[in-house]
Amino acid sequence: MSDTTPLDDAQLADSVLPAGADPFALFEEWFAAAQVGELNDPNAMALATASADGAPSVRMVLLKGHGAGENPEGMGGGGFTFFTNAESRKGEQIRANMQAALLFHWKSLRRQIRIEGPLVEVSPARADAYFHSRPYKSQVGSAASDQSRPLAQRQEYLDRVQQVWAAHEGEGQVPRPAHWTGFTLSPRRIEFWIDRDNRLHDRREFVRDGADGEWADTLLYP
Ligand SMILES: Cc1cc2nc3c(=O)[nH]c(=O)nc-3n(C[C@H](O)[C@H](O)[C@H](O)COP(=O)(O)O)c2cc1C
Ligand SMILES: Cc1ncc(COP(=O)(O)O)c(CN)c1O
Repeated sequence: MSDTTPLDDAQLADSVLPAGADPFALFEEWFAAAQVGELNDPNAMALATASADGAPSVRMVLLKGHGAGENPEGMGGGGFTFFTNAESRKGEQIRANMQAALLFHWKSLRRQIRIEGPLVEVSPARADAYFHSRPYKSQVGSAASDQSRPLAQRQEYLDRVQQVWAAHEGEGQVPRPAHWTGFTLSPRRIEFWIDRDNRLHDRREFVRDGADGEWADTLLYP
C-alpha cells in the first residue's frame, strides 16, 4: 500500500526562489554553494549546441567566466564563458548556429540551473590571456589536438604533444592556436530548479528579450 502520511510543513512551505530576484545574484549564490558542496569540477556544465538544420548535441565544458560583469563583445548584460577548439564538432555547430544552452546539475546539492541564449566569441586578447593562464602541459595538449577529428592511433597525438612541447619549452608558453577561443553565452532565459521532497520541486524561470532587457520571472509547475 502507498504511503499516505500527510505532507509535512517543509513540503508545504512556499517557494525558496524569490520573485523579482536578480538571476545573476542567485547564480552566484548557488555557484558558491557548489564550490563547497560539490566534490569535483563544480564549474562543469553541459553545453548543448545544434547544427544548422537543428540536430542537437551536448558535451561537458568548464565555466571560466560568469556573472553580470561579463561583457559579450561590448553588448553588456552579463554572461557565461567557456573555452574550446572552434574547429571541433561543437565549434562547427556554433559557427553555423550561434546559440546554445547550458546545464548545471549539482547532484550533491540536488539543484539544477538551465541557461539559454545567443553566443558571442571572446576577443583575441581575452582568448590569449586565458590560454596562457593555463598550465604549460594543458597549453601543449590543446595546441597538439585536432579536437573531434579522427585519430588513427594515440601515438600520433603523443608525438605531436612531444613536438609542441619541445618547440616551446624555452619560452615556457605555447602560442595560442587561432582556432582555440572562447564564447560567452548572453542569457535570455535562466531557470533555477531545486529538489523538494516527494517531487514537489521548486522552479523559477527568468526571461528577458535582449542583453539590455528587464528580467521577468515566474514560477513553473515542477
Ligand atoms: C568535466 C569536463 C570538462 C570539460 N571541459 C571542456 C572544456 O572546457 N572545453 C573543451 O573544449 N572540452 C572540454 N571537455 C571535453 C568535452 O566534453 C568534449 O569531449 C570535447 O570538447 C569535444 O566535444 P565536441 O566533439 O562536441 O566538440 C570537458 C569534459 C569533461 C568531462
Ligand atoms: C579538452 C579540454 N579542454 C578544456 C578543458 C577546460 O579546462 P582548462 O581550460 O582548465 O584546461 C578541459 C577540462 N576537462 C578539457 O578536457
